[in-house]
Amino acid sequence: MKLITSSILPKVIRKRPTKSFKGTYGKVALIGGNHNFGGAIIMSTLGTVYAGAGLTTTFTDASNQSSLHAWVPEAMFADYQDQAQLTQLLPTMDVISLGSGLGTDEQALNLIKLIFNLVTPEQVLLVDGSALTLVAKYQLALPTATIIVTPHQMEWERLTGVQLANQNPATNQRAYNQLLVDHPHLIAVVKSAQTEVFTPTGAFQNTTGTPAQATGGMGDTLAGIISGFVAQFQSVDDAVLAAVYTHSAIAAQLAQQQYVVLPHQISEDLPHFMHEHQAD
Ligand SMILES: NC(=O)C1=CN([C@@H]2O[C@H](COP(=O)(O)OP(=O)(O)OC[C@H]3O[C@@H](n4cnc5c(N)ncnc54)[C@H](OP(=O)(O)O)[C@@H]3O)[C@@H](O)[C@H]2O)[C@@H](O)CC1
Ligand SMILES: Nc1ncnc2c1ncn2[C@@H]1O[C@H](COP(=O)(O)OP(=O)(O)O)[C@@H](O)[C@H]1O
Ligand SMILES: [Mg+2]
Repeated sequence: MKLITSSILPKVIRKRPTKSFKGTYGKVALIGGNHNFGGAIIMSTLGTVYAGAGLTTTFTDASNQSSLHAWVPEAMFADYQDQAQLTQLLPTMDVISLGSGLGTDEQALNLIKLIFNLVTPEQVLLVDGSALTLVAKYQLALPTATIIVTPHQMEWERLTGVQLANQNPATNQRAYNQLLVDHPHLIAVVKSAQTEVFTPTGAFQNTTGTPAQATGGMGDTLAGIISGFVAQFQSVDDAVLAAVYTHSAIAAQLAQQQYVVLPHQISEDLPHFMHEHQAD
């Protein structure tokens, strides 16, 4: 397994060309946040916007609109129950992130099915949180697209059947290979204290991070950062690796002076961290 180190950053985070505009940096849809888990999709949105995505639209429960805009007015809001709007807007997106804080009720299941039908092969679909739990429970077929799954260890167990106690680089690689049979363009970010990333071209282990990260919303934030990186940067595989590294590296820096690192603090530090690590 190769290690994910700071050497991934200059490969991915490049100086912005002078002649560019918001459209240059990608359009992202984030879909999730039910009435109870609005915080999850707000944290994802912070990750995407602060990572530098050009245009971000958050599809969530209507009750989350004012909190979303209090945290991040840069994002657009859409009601995830408005099927006509979803059907109209989704084809315009480069990256779609689905599931952070979505919940697992029937409404969530129907939304996932609708979105899987709308996604096109040119798009990148990130599947996180509740959407992973529902995909596993109902054995939903993932659409043809570039797929990124971001399970924590229990979600990985649900998805692959590999029990948590038996998860290690070798068993995870075998389970990933099985997923690849049906989805040749799938990347798996298997999150833990030492997150592993499986891509069609290699397996990687993160080298940074801290237990100060072990708090709700940390994965929702990662889903947002990955979406923001993939929307802007060339290679999807490298963008995912750089996002995983960046998320933990910022946390480790903050943890030098903090007992716990709050997810939104990582997002707020992204513009500064990316400025420090951008390459020509
Ligand atoms: N502020 C918000 O809005 C927030 C909203 N959120 C949203 O909530 C939704 C549900 O996501 P979820 O992760 O909280 O619940 P679920 O998928 O049932 O997994 C938990 C079960 O798995 C077990 N477990 C064992 N190992 C584990 C591991 N390494 N990592 C994690 N869990 C592990 C664990 O064991 P236990 O802790 O009980 O010992 C428990 O039995 C999802 O959409 C998410 O986005 C959250 O992000 C929080 C902030
Ligand atoms: N002890 C730890 N060391 C490093 N990273 C951790 C640790 N515990 C959790 N994390 C990170 O926090 C995130 C947790 O993801 P997840 O459980 O999906 O969070 P949530 O759904 O609450 O947002 C992952 O990125 C994981 O790698
Ligand atoms: Mg999660």
